[in-house]
Amino acid sequence: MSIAALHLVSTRLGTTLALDGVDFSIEAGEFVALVGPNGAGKSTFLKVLLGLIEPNEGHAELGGSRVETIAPRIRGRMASYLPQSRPISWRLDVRDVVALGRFAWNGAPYRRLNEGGRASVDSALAEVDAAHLVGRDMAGLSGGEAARIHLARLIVNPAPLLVADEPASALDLKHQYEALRTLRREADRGRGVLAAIHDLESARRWADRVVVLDRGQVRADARPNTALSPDIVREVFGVARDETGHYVPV
Ligand SMILES: Nc1ncnc2c1ncn2[C@@H]1O[C@H](COP(=O)(O)OP(=O)(O)OP(=O)(O)O)[C@@H](O)[C@H]1O
Repeated sequence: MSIAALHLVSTRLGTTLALDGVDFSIEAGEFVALVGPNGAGKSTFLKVLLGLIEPNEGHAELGGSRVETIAPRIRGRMASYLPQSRPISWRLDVRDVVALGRFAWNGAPYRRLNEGGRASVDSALAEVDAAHLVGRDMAGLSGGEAARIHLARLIVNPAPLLVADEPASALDLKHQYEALRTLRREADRGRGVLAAIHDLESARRWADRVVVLDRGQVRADARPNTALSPDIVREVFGVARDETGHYVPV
């Protein structure tokens, strides 16, 4: 059974048809990369799936139930979400930011978690190479350090589905690799992972399946090498590989 799905979803935002007849589902243990040019509808896709935007047509499901019928706290236990925009504008220790990922389960800051809760926060911080940032104020971190704390916040939630909007943005090459490897590992442990990713080669390398969105429509939904064929990449992204293997505009 799918752990999340969109059924013929269309969504209008202002004058834009951000999603246009989208069908999608994801299974436990699958890592699905969602790719598409700027404005293709990726963030909208993720938000509709999580019930954060109500579609004009069609519906979203989590765990087989229509998402709008699921109480927010229960939704928070069914899916963990890393949004594209992650403002934290108050003083907060990095452990408390990560503990927010367990809010739907524990509803408490780090110091009020039980031993198991604290251990899971600390192990998520270690997983993203951020154990050395414990005790730091979130507001004082670099962009890439903060991005890793948010990734820890995503994975510390034991929900069966992880939804990440550009999890590798702001990260240096080593940490990009490690962030995607972390998501791969979570899928291998049995969670569903859905991540909007700009880097096509990362999508190809780490995902089981790639969904290509183009102006709100699913252009491809297949194994990475099929979904990211040279023809599709050229038509959707307007790029092709040059003789050195780099993507260049066509
Ligand atoms: N609140 C809004 N009001 C009007 N239009 C919106 C709104 N939010 C998004 N849009 C439009 O909907 C389309 C899809 O936006 P969305 O953020 O889903 O794209 P995206 O694929 O995530 O883009 P990016 O790669 O740039 O993050 C875009 O054309 C965008 O301008």
